Amino acid sequence: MLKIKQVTLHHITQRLKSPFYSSIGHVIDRESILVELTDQEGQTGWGEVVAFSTPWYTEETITTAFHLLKDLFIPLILNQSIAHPEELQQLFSPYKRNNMAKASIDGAIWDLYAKRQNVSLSHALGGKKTKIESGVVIGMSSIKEMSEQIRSYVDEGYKRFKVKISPKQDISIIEEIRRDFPTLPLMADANSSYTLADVHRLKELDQFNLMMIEQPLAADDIIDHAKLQEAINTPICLDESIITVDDARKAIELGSCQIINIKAGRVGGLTESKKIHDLCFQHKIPVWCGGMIETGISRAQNIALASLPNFSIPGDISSSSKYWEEDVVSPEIKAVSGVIPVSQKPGLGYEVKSDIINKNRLSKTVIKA
Ligand SMILES: O=C(O)CCC(=O)c1ccccc1C(=O)O
Ligand SMILES: [Mg+2]
Repeated sequence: MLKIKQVTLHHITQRLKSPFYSSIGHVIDRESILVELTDQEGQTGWGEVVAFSTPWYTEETITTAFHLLKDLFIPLILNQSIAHPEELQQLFSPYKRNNMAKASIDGAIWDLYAKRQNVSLSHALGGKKTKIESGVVIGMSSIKEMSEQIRSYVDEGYKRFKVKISPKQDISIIEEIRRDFPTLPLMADANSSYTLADVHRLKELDQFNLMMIEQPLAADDIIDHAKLQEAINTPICLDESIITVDDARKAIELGSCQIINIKAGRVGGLTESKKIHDLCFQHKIPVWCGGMIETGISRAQNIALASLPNFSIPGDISSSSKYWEEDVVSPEIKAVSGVIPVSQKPGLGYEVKSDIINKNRLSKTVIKA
């Protein structure tokens, strides 16, 4: 039985090595809240809020997450007897959504739980794989620059390549990339930048043999996604549309997608991620692990999650060095020839570097039971 006696919120900011652009928003300085839980024996668990500074990807922000954590979620868990991380869903149930704030505690409890059992997080989640395949995302820029980036990521050995598209920049860049890399495992993420009126444009993408198109239409529109999937051959993958396992059930039932991207932050944590994974497994819908330009803490969590069997497509889990000069975990996360080993050490399996956190910290808030 674990009991949380203290929670420390480390609010940090780190400049990305280079700015990241998508159709709906960009990131230059990445703010994060790192959540450190301490139990009755002084053991710690770590989680991360992956919300951004502004609500461009989902409605949450770092500031809304801080408020919910400090004023509601942390008081709810302090001194509670917790036998298993799955109990958190019941504890959080009086409060709607705010999944990224909830997921930061969920992740830290899973880490702590696994450490207390002396097993890896991968093992605690039921993961079997000992290594996972790594994909990479190329942000929006000029075609020339994107091609150069792809070239260097190909040399590094990444297994799946994702480019960001929008109606302003789609067919032209995909055509260009396909000219240079005819057999590259390539996909496109539209972050909801199209509507059903663009069906002809999206149908044109069928000729490029993309692995999938991610979230072409609005986050709340699984009906139009089903209509679009009827009209195009490229498999649709849903990201923003899938917030709960019930969303996944409806999307599968309607035929709105053939693949689902799972991000623990978006769905409220690892427990819900696992439920979505299991449902998709039953329905033969492959899943892969999405990314949020996150620190090594969520990256380590993502690696453990992606060790589950139905994560059969390489995720957006790239090396720490893609975004960071210095990551907050040691050793740094490193994909070698596109492969990352799954840590077998207890919990997340990485050391959290307090010197890097201190260096980048904006504030530290300690809440005691
Ligand atoms: O490399 C990464 O961490 C993720 C890249 C990415 O595509 C992304 C980054 C920020 C917000 C949303 C998304 C997305 O998957 O839509
Ligand atoms: Mg996406």
